Amino acid sequence: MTKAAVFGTGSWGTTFGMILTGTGVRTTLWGRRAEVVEAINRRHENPDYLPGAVLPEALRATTDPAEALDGADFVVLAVPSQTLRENLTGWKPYLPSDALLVSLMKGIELGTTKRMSEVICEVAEVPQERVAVVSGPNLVGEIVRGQPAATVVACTDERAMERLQAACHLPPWFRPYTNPDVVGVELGGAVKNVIALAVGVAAGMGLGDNVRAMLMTRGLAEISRLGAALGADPHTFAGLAGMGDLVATCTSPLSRNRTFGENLGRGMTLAEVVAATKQTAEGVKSCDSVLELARKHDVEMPITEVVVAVVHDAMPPGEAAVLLMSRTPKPERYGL
Ligand SMILES: NC(=O)c1ccc[n+]([C@@H]2O[C@H](COP(=O)([O-])OP(=O)(O)OC[C@H]3O[C@@H](n4cnc5c(N)ncnc54)[C@H](O)[C@@H]3O)[C@@H](O)[C@H]2O)c1
Ligand SMILES: O=P(O)(O)OC[C@H](O)CO
Repeated sequence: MTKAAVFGTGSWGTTFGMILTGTGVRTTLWGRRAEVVEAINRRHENPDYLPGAVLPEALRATTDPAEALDGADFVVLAVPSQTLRENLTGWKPYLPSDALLVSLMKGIELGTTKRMSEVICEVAEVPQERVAVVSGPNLVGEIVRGQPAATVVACTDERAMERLQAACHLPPWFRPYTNPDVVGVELGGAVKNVIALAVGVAAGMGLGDNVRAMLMTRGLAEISRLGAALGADPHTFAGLAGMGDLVATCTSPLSRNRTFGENLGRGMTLAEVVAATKQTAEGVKSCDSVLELARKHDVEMPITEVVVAVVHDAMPPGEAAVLLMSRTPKPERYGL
């Protein structure tokens, strides 16, 4: 029987564990809080992250990483991007030597500007083909209510990619596609969070659909430019992990990143918004590392720049809007 260990009993880790359990994969969640682990094992619920959801009885949880990892074929990582390096360093001694390491995370590491699959390769000391990424329009608030969703599984090892695709294909609920472009799939997921912050700020300011369309379209241009500089396949950004996730995150009130931006746009301070945000909004930290990555590769990302200024340097949203609209006019062509 195929076995999986899922690290993180937050909203996506738990929900992805439900999907794996549904396809017959024997799945153990690792959680750092004993009370969450107990709620999953005894009452089959995770009220802090998935209130009202009934978890399958076969989905087990533990606080012991060695127990979760024992015999695992898939090691699925769903912790905040900025804590992954420290977490994985602690779990490394127990990692099965032939397991596929799977990232569900959508962030870029601060300081190193590394994608999560790069951090995994470095910390676990495994080659790229042992690491897969799952990313797409996957708002947990919908999936956990049983609504259908599609995603993208990316890995440079075709057989491993297809094994993971089969392990999380659960019709009619969850439909994974494959794409060998790990860089593009990962960038699409991380950078759309930054664009969702911008769209949220605009919504909080009371701006309308033209502005939302402008930010999403020019945001996709920023994602594509950065992707091209990093060697991604440009077609990836027209797919689920690119435009698909951008649409879902920028338009849904369920998005934590969009909501975070909306609260800033309404005039709340950063400290107030952080205090009101109970779950991980990856773009808040990753906007800095995305901008640093762009500068390293000489890629222009004006929306990302103003997101960093509004989120971290207290630039008034109105000033950010004027800055963006006053840029030198230019042609709109692919890659510009
Ligand atoms: N929720 C979604 O809709 C969704 C969908 C797709 C991808 N993702 C991505 O999945 C990743 C996880 O997000 P989530 O929504 O599950 O977040 P979450 O906030 O719901 O859960 C985060 C989990 O990480 C744990 N955690 C927090 N700090 C930790 C630390 N220092 N060490 C170890 N564990 C720690 C928390 O206890 C919790 O179990 C993010 O990168 C996110 O962008 C989320
Ligand atoms: O709630 P968000 O903003 O973290 O978005 C969740 C997922 O990434 C959407 O695909």
